[in-house]
Order: sequence, then C-alpha cells, then structure tokens
Amino acid sequence: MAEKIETSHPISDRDNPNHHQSSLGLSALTSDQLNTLIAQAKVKCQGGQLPTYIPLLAQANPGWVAIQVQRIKGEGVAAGDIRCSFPLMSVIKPFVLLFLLEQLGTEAVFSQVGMEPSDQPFNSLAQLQADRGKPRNPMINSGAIALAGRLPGKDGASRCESLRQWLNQRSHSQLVLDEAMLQSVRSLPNERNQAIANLLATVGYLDCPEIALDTYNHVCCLSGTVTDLANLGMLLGQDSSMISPQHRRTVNDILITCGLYQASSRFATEVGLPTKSGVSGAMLSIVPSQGAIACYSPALDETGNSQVGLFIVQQLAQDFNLSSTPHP
Ligand SMILES: NC(=O)CC[C@H](N)C(=O)O
Repeated sequence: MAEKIETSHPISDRDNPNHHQSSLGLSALTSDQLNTLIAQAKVKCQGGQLPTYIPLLAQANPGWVAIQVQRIKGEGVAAGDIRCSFPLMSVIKPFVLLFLLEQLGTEAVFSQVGMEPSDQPFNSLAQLQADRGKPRNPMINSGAIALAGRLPGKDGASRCESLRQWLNQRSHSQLVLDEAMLQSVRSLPNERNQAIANLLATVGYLDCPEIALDTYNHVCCLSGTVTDLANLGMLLGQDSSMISPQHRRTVNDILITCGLYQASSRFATEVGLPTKSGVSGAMLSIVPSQGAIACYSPALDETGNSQVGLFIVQQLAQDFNLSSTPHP
C-alpha cells in the first residue's frame, strides 16, 4: 500500500531543479517548479487508496493533484488540477479551533480538549476511553466533535454557517457547504463518531451529542478549491489585525504535534511545518511568516494522509529550506 514518509535527498544538483533556490524560502518558487514536483510525485506515490466510508469520496479521481502556494511576499503560485473542488474534512479542524479561541478564549477551549498528541487513529474511541472521556487534542475526531458542540447556533446548519461566514470574511475564501457530500456522509452510519459523541456527553463535555455530531458533519463538508484552502491558511501563516497572534501560534503549535495523526511526530522531525490533512485528500501546510501551501490529491496512505500532499510538502520544505524558518 502506501509508502512511508521518506526524505529524499537529491542525488546531484542536476537532479534537483530547485537546488539553487534553497536559501530563498517560498518567494523563490515558480509554477514550473510546482509542475515538475507534481510530475515527480505521480511517479513516486503509487498505491494510495480512496476512503470508502463516505461513498462520494470514493468517486474522486485518485490521479488528481492540485497545489496552490500563497505568499506574504509575492503573488500566489499554482499548478495541477486547480479547478477541483473538494470537502475540507479534517482540514477544517484547526479553523474550528481558531474560531473558538477567538470567540471563547484559551481557557474555555482547553477546559474541554487537551493539546497532547495521540498515537491512535483519528477516529479512535479507545484513546478517548483511556483518557476518561477528555479528548486528547482538537485535531482528532473526539476533540473536533467536542468543539463542534461549542459553536454558536441552534443546529448543525446554522453553526456551520456561522463558521463559514467568519472564515470567508477574514480569509477572502469562498467556502461553500457541499450538500451532496453531507448526504453522502449521512448515508452510512459512522458508529465510531457516534460512540465518541455519546461518551463525550456521558462525561459532560457535550450537552447534545446529536447536534454536535451533526455540526461536525456539516463543517467537514465545507468545500472549496486549493486557492480557497491556501487563503484560509494565510489566517495562520501571517500576522493580521483580525486574529490574535497568540491564538494563531497556539493553533500552529498544535498542528505541528497533532495535525497528521500518528504520522505527526515523524513529519514534525523531518519537515517541521504545521500541517493538517483530511480524508478527502486535502492538506494544508503553514510556513510561518512566509505563507501557506495547499494541496489536494485524494489517494491516501494508511494513516489517512494524502500521499502526494505529504511528498510535495516534504520536497518543498527541503528544496526551499522552509523548515528552518523560525516560528514567529
Ligand atoms: N480525517 C478526517 O478527515 C475525518 C473526517 C470525517 N468527516 C470523519 O469523521 O471521518
């Protein structure tokens, strides 16, 4: 099945089209270089799988690859199937966290979820049971479902709409709710998420598990293109008067240790960029003080991360020396 994450070192300068850019950071990147990377990724990343528990996700073309890089200095650069629209799925989780940090403050949010990594799968009930019902972090399903219970609004649709408007206004994205995807999510019972919501309610972290779960399902179906995703990423990648720098830092710090589920610590060591993935094949990496890298490629590795997305971000970090960027 999927390959493990490996840092590939260029054999020689001639084999590495980006070698001469290495100290320049994201500002040196061109769309030709992105096209070269996509071609390399298509050769290198074989055997990824589409998820089947959401039937519409299984209908994606596993060969699609889209990248958009947004930069503080300079225009955006893009390559590949950039017209594809896709649901964010778990990539919405850092933005639920950011929204609630801004609305409720740090203390209220972290009285309900932890900030420790988990070495269990993203939808693990066992992890939640072992932690006596307190979610480890906001980037796994238990944490995101608990936080979905705190979004303002009377039901899933109105809560999702509040988040959507808040994000679109601040990031100039055009996220929309993909109703067909939501129907698809609902078409098969997700017993794991249901059990997680029930346990959260039993221990008192949720008042109404049905509304929290419905909210979670809605926000996972907020959809857009890689351009929308990269714009969203800029909320975490650059200073702005609209977002508290402390909250931005908190989200980035949690992404480093928790954003890629069990693969987080390895990726943090090898790449070092705050990154979040989703089962749709969406992936967002933040390059603090430089910009954001959004990828979409639906074939997943065994952890549920986009195979091509991991490869591309890893290569960009290496070729453009991104991981050595100091945290702001
Ligand atoms: N990893 C993900 O993207 C998970 C999101 C999806 N809605 C689920 O709960 O399974």
